[in-house]
Amino acid sequence: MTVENYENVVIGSGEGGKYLAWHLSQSGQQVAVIERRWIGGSCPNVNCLPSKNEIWSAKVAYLSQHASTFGVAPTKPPSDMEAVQERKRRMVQGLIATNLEHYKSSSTELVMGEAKFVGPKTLAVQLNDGGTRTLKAERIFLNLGTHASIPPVPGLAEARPLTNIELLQLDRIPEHLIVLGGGYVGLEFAQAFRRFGSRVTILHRGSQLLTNQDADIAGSLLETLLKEEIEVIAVSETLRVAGTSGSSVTLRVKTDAGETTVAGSDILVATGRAPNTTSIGLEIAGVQLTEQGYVKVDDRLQTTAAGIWAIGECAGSPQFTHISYDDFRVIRDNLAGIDRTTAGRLVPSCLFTDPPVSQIGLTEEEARRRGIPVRVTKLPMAAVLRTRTLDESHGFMKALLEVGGDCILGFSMIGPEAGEVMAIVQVAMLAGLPYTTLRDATFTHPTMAEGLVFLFSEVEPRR
Ligand SMILES: Cc1cc2nc3c(=O)[nH]c(=O)nc-3n(C[C@H](O)[C@H](O)[C@H](O)COP(=O)(O)OP(=O)(O)OC[C@H]3O[C@@H](n4cnc5c(N)ncnc54)[C@H](O)[C@@H]3O)c2cc1C
Ligand SMILES: NC(=O)c1ccc[n+]([C@@H]2O[C@H](COP(=O)([O-])OP(=O)(O)OC[C@H]3O[C@@H](n4cnc5c(N)ncnc54)[C@H](O)[C@@H]3O)[C@@H](O)[C@H]2O)c1
Repeated sequence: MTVENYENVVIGSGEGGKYLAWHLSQSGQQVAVIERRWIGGSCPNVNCLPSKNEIWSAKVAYLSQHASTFGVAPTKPPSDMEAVQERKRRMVQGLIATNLEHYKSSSTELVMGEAKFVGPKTLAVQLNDGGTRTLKAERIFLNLGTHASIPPVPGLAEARPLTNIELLQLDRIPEHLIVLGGGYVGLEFAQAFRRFGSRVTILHRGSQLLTNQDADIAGSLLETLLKEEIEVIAVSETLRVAGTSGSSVTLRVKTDAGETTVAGSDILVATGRAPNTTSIGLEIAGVQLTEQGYVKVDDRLQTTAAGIWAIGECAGSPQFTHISYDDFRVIRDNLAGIDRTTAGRLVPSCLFTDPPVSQIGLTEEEARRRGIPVRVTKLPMAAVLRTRTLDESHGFMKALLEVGGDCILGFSMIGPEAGEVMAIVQVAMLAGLPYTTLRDATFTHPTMAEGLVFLFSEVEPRR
C-alpha cells in the first residue's frame, strides 16, 4: 500500500469545504478534496439551486395560469416537466463546470471517490473509476453534509418515498403528492408541485407549519397554501404506510380528530436531515459525535481530534449554504492566527415559497421564551405600494426592537422579495444602527424596501 502524503485533505466538496480548499491551494498549500458524488456539494446539485430553479418554473406556471388577472391570455396546467427538467439540468451542468474551473485555476486536486479513515490521519479512498488510494494528511477537514432522514414508520421505507433528490429528477407531474413534513423542504416543494398541476396534501406535525417561526408568520403562509388549494393536515403521528410511491400510497395517520387515511400517488419525505457521519471510521480518527450523530466541534469548528476540523451541516451548524460558507471563513481566519468564532453570529434565512418568508435575529416567540422585553412593530404588505403594482399584497413585515435602546433585535417578513428586504435590516443590525436610521432613510419608490420606512415609522416611542 502506497501512502500519499498531503498537507491538507478535505472530505466532501460542499460549500465550506471547497472554498477552504481553493483558498489553501491559492495560498500555496497542497490540498486534495475527496468527493464521492457531487462536484460542488449538494447546494448546486440536489438542494438549493436546482430547487429554486424549479420553483421559478412553477412561479411562471402560476403566473401563466393567472395571466388573465394581468390582461394576458392564460395557459392551463399541467406544465411540461421534461422541459422544466431540461432547463434545470442545463443550469446544474453549468454550475458543475464553474466548480471544475475553480478546482483547475486554484490547482486543487479533486479525487472522485468515497473516503474512510483507516488511521488517525489516514484515509482510504474507494475511487469512483475503480481502485483505491491511501492519503495521509497533516490537516483534515470534514465537510460531509447530511441526507434526508426517513422516519421509522412501518411501511414507509418499503414505499420507496421520494426525497428532494428524486423529486428533483421527476420528469412527470405526480397526480397526488403527499408531503410528509411541514418544514423548509416540504413547503417549498408542496407549492411548486401544486403550481405544476399536482394535487398536494401536506402532513405536518405539531400545531403549526414552520415551527421555528412566529405563529402569525406561519398562519399567513398557511392562508396562501390553502388559497392555492393545497390540503394541509396536522398529524400527531404517522402510523403506517402501504403501497409504492409512484403508483399509489396510503397513509394511516393520527390527528386531533382521531385516526384517518390519506391516499395519493406519490410521497415526499421532508422530515429533516441526518448527518453523513456513520461508516466512515471517525472513531479511528478520534473524532467524537454528539448524541444526534453530528461531529462534536468547539466554536472554532475544531473536532475532538487534533488537526481535524468540521464544516457545515455535519458539524451541526445551521443548515444553510451561507452558514457552511461562514464556517469556511471561521476556519480560514483561525488558521491564519485571526480569532474568529461561530458564537453569536446572525443566521439569516429565507424560505422560497411565494411569497417568501425571511427571518433574522430574534422571533417574538423566542424573545418571550427567553424573557427578553421587546417593542414589536408590524406593517401589512398591502401598505407597501409596490405590492399593489404586482397584485401580491399578502403578508406583512415585523421588527423587534430593544426596550431600553433603539437597536433592532429581529426581523421577519412574509411578502415579495422578503429575502432582499431582510438583507437591508441585517446590515443595520450588523452595524448596530438604531432603527431610526432606516426610518429616516430615503428608499426608491416604489420598491419593497420602501416599506421599511413605514414599518419603522410605526414604532411606539421608548418609555
Ligand atoms: C431541497 C433542499 C433545498 C435547500 N435550499 C437551500 C436554500 O435555498 N438556501 C440555503 O442556504 N440552504 C438550502 N438548503 C441547505 C443547503 O443545501 C446546505 O445547508 C448546504 O448545501 C451546505 O451543505 P454542506 O456544506 O454542509 O455539505 P454538502 O454540500 O452536502 O457537501 C457534503 C459533501 O460531502 C460528500 N461526502 C459525504 N461523505 C463523503 C465521503 N465519505 N467521501 C467523500 N465524499 C463524501 C457528499 O457527497 C457531499 O457532496 C437546502 C437543502 C435541501 C435539502
Ligand atoms: N430555503 C432554504 O433555505 C431551505 C430550503 C430547504 C431546506 N433548507 C434547510 O434544510 C433543512 C432540512 O429541511 P427539512 O424540511 O427536511 O427539515 P425541517 O426541519 O425544516 O422540517 C422538517 C419538519 O418535519 C416534521 N416532522 C418530522 N418527523 C415527522 C413525521 N414523522 N411526520 C410529519 N412531520 C414530521 C418536523 O416537525 C419539521 O417541522 C432545513 O431545516 C433548512 O435548514 C433550507
